[in-house]
Formats: sequence, C-alpha cells, structure tokens
Amino acid sequence: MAGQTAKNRISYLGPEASFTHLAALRVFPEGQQVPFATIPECIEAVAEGSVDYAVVPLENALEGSVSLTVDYLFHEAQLYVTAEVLSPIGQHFLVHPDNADADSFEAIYSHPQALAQSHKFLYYTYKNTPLEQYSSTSAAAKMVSELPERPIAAIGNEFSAQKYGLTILHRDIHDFHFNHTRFFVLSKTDHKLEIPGHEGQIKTTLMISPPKDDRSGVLHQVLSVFAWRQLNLSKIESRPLKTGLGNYFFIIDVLEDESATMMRGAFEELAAIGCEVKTLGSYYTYRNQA
Ligand SMILES: O=C(O)C(=O)Cc1ccccc1
Repeated sequence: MAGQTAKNRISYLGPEASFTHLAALRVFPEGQQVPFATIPECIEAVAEGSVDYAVVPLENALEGSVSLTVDYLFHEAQLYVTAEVLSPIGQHFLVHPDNADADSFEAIYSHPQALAQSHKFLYYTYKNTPLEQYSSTSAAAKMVSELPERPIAAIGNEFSAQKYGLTILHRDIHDFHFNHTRFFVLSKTDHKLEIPGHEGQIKTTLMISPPKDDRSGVLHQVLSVFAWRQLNLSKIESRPLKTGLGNYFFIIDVLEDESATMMRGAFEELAAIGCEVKTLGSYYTYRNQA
C-alpha cells in the first residue's frame, strides 16, 4: 500500500489550479505535484517512472468519456487504477480586471470539455465570439492574466481566478447543475490507494475485447457472466478497437474486488468464451468538495 508519503511525485494536467490539479490535491495533499501540458504526457510520465502517480480526467457527467484517456489506457500503456476521485465542476467566465467592464470579447479560451459544458450559456450570451480550444482551463486563465491589453476571456474554476488574479464576470455558467468529473489515479503497480475518507464500495475496471469470430450474442454472453454471479455493473461503454469499422472493446466497471472468488470465476468464464480481459485493478472512490 503506497501513496501516502510526501515523497510521491504526481503528474497532472497543468498549470496550477486546473480541475485535475484540485483532484490530485484531494488524494496527495502533501505530494510533489508535477504539471504537464497534455494528458498523454501525464500518462507517459508514470509509465516511464519519472513520477509515481498520474491523475487524469476519465469522464464527465455532461460530456461523457475523455476518449484520449480511455484509449491511451487501452492501446498505449499498461497501468493500473489505484483510486478514483469524483469532483464537482463549477465553470466560471474569467476576465482580466482591466477588462471587467468590456461588453464584448475578441475570443473565449478554455479546455474543450469546459467549452462544451458551457455551450448553452456561450451560445446565448456570446453568440458571435470565437471559442478557442486551449490545453486546460488553468492554462487559459494564465494566458488571459498575461495579456491585459487583449479583451479575451477564459472559462475555468474559482481557484484559477484567485491564482491568476482574474475577475469572475459570470459565475456557474455550466449548462446543467449536476456537473461532475471522474478522475483516475494511475500507477505502474497494481495496488489500492488507501488514505482516510474513501467510500466503502470497491470498484474494478475491466477492458474486454470480444472474440474475433464476431458471432452473434457475444455481448449478451459477457453480461450474463456477471449477471448470474450477481456482480453489479456500474458502467459499460464501448470504444473502437481501431482494427476496422464496427470492431469495439468494452469498458466495464464492476462493484467488487478483482480478488473475490466470484470475480475469479468470471475471469475464467470470459476466457472460456474467447474474450481477452485487461484489468485496470480494484480501487476506492474519493470525493472532492465543491
Ligand atoms: O482543464 C482542466 O482544468 C482540466 O483539468 C481538464 C478538465 C476540464 C473540464 C472539466 C474537468 C477536467
């Protein structure tokens, strides 16, 4: 059981005050936080061992999966999930204090997920203002703070506003009240991060590739492996295998520890029906406050 010492190095999508940074601080308040410019760079850092953990966004309640993270975990890296962090996400419209009285803006910058989560607000309030994708919400906020002579805005969180000295011109502009993001805490070794405050339920994430013969009813067979053992699923999603149109793998979250007898039976039966199973490990859930 690793993960609690101040010596841990943690990669996150930077710069400081991104949503991912806040998630990383929830589980490693004393760790050494190392910012990277992209999600793949965060994952590569843990895969090559220059950091101990990577904290990456996996899915958002409004926008669905962050496919970059899911696909990287399936195709590129053999890593394990040691914890998940569920964070409430509040998006605000941030401007340089010098531009707080501007009635129009040259452009609005943010991470694509933040722009998408605020789509209705942006459409109705700043219909003709160009939306520019940026590497993260905090990178956009930092950029706006460095260019007071340009009437531009960023979308991001309250901590970015504080950190980079920006004014919140419009608060809570995300389109639906229930806006949460799920983050994974990844490591090269298969273990559970156990620090105070986790929820009781253990979860296991599996990536299952169906047999190549493409016979009918395979998904039904896969689901029945879990159903008759009364193994509860909290998520199922399909992603392209990238081997041809119509070829998919399934990401399944099971509310059980992978070492449980029923789970070991499920793995054997999945192998018997010709499925390849990649387990990302079993882990606890940690919640972040708003
Ligand atoms: O850009 C950020 O701040 C991130 O950490 C990525 C992100 C963007 C929007 C919601 C959750 C995570």
